[in-house]
Order: sequence, then C-alpha cells, then structure tokens
Amino acid sequence: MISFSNVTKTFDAGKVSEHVLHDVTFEIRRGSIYGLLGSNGAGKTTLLKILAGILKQDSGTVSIDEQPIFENPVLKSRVVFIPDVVFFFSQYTVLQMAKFYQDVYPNWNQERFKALQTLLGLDVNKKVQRFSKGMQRQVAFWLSLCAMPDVLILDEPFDGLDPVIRNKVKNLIIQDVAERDMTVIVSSHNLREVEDICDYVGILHRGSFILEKDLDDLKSDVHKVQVAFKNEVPEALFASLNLLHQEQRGSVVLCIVKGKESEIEQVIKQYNPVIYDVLPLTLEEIFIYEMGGVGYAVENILV
Ligand SMILES: Nc1ncnc2c1ncn2[C@@H]1O[C@H](COP(=O)(O)OP(=O)(O)OP(=O)(O)O)[C@@H](O)[C@H]1O
Repeated sequence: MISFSNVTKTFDAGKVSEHVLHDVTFEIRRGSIYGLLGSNGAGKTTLLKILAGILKQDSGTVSIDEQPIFENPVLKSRVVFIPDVVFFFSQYTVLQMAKFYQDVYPNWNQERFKALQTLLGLDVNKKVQRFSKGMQRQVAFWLSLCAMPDVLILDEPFDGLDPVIRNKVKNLIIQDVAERDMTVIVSSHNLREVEDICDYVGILHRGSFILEKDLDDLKSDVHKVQVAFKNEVPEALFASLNLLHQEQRGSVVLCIVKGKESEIEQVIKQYNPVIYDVLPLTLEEIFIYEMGGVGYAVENILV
C-alpha cells in the first residue's frame, strides 16, 4: 500500500517560497489504478516525484508497504517512474538501455522483453534518441513493464502514443495489475483518458485534494433522471431528493440526483410521472456536478 501522511512541499521561488503541496494525506490500495487529475501547476508531478523518491517532502511521511521511499534503493528497485519527458542515455541503443534496466531492476523479465519486441516491432539496435517522440515513449513503457515493478508511476503517460499502441499499453498495464497486483498511479489532465483504466480518482487543486473517490461508488451514487408530469411539477418532490442540479426543458425536468437508484425511483413514482427515465452520466459530468455542489468550477480543472 502507498501512503502519504500530512505531506507538504515548498520550492524557493526568488524571495518567496512557493507552497506546492499542503498537508496531503491519502492512500492507494495495492493492486489498484489511481488517477491523479488536476489543473496545470496543481502539484501532480511534484507528488509523483516524491513518491518515486526523486524529491524529498519538507514534512510528513511517504511510504510504500510501510517503508519510506526516499534514499531507499531496495524499495526503489520495485518502483518505476515514467516522467512526462522520457529520458534515455544519449548514444544508447534499446538493447543497451535494456541491459541498464536489467542491472537496476532485479525482477527484469527477458522473455517479456522479447515478446514486447514482437508486439511493438521496434529495432533493438537503434539508438533510442533517434526514434520519434511517440516511439521513445513506447520504449519507455517496454523497458518499464519488463522491469516488473510493484509500483508503476506514470506522469501524463499516453501523450504522443497513437490509439493502437495506447490500447496495447493500457491492456498490458491492466494485465499486470490483475495478474500480479501491481499498483499504478497515473497523472492526467483528461478524465476521459484515464476513466477506462482507473478504479480510484483524486483531483488535486493548488496542492490539496478537492475530491478523492472510488469510481464505482461515484457511478452508483449519482444519477441523471428525466421526469415529466401531467400537471404542475410537484415542488414537494424536489425537496425530498438530494439534488445536485435541476433544469426545466419544456415540460421535462432534468435532475442530477445523489442516492440509490431504487430509492430515487420510489420517491419520484409516488408523484405519478408520465415520463421517468434514468440516463447514463459520463464520469466527467459526475465530477462537474459533484464538485459544483461544493462550489468549485471543475470545468476549468478538468480541461
Ligand atoms: N524544481 C522546482 N523548483 C521550483 N518550483 C517548482 C519546481 N518544480 C515544480 N515547481 C512549481 O511547483 C508547482 C507545481 O508544479 P508541478 O509540476 O508539480 O505541477 P503539475 O500539477 O504537474 O502541473 P502540469 O499539469 O502543468 O504538469 C508549479 O508552480 C511549479 O512552478
């Protein structure tokens, strides 16, 4: 399990200090995929670098399986970080880079290296820096997945990958999570990009979490309902629902309601609606309505 407890981080910015993370506390269960979302400058990369042991927090604790990560080489050999700008030694071919990874990561899987070579079709004797940007990112995933990490940290990982490779990479990640309980934390600006792989999502804003939720809970707890009545819309109905949003479209009322679907249906049906439909909500809509409810303009955070 990954655990952040009261973590703060400040950078010197000229004469003043910039507070980048404020008292961040959260956990990531082993074998889960955590989506870290947030606006530019929210502190996502800083948080990921602290988790990877590249930066040290000013205060608080960061641990993986109850061991601190900073200056802990044994633990670090179980953790792989793919940064937003991937790095390879200049002049190194894929094979030379693979040898380097093999030396650093004791669980290196050579059979998988060969299998992924066939899947990706990249030349192992080519210098990595001569590949295109997207191909270099493929190499980063290739090497990282062969390192068989227990924790995979991804910063904006899918930028620059074409849709076919993107799906292949996502499938490989999901396979490792399912088969050997790998834990993944993935930062992104785009909820749609991560919603198909994550089971937990946190939104970081100006160095603090403004929302953290299990996606299944989120999906089963908010509903978009369309209702219409023969006569006047019964106001008493809305008072008895936990409404996040309500709008009239002609004779139809569209509501975003929190709660169990069966209970919502029971309440509304007491008023004999002539139309009662439950419509699908995208995750992005759920976030916008949930966060709108606590006064944040999430549209700006998630774009
Ligand atoms: N090494 C550094 N020195 C000084 N300030 C830094 C350093 N690294 C990050 N910062 C500052 O910390 C803040 C958070 O940056 P960070 O890269 O963590 O944000 P982010 O959420 O990843 O942003 P983005 O989505 O734009 O990549 C920014 O204001 C940035 O300028």
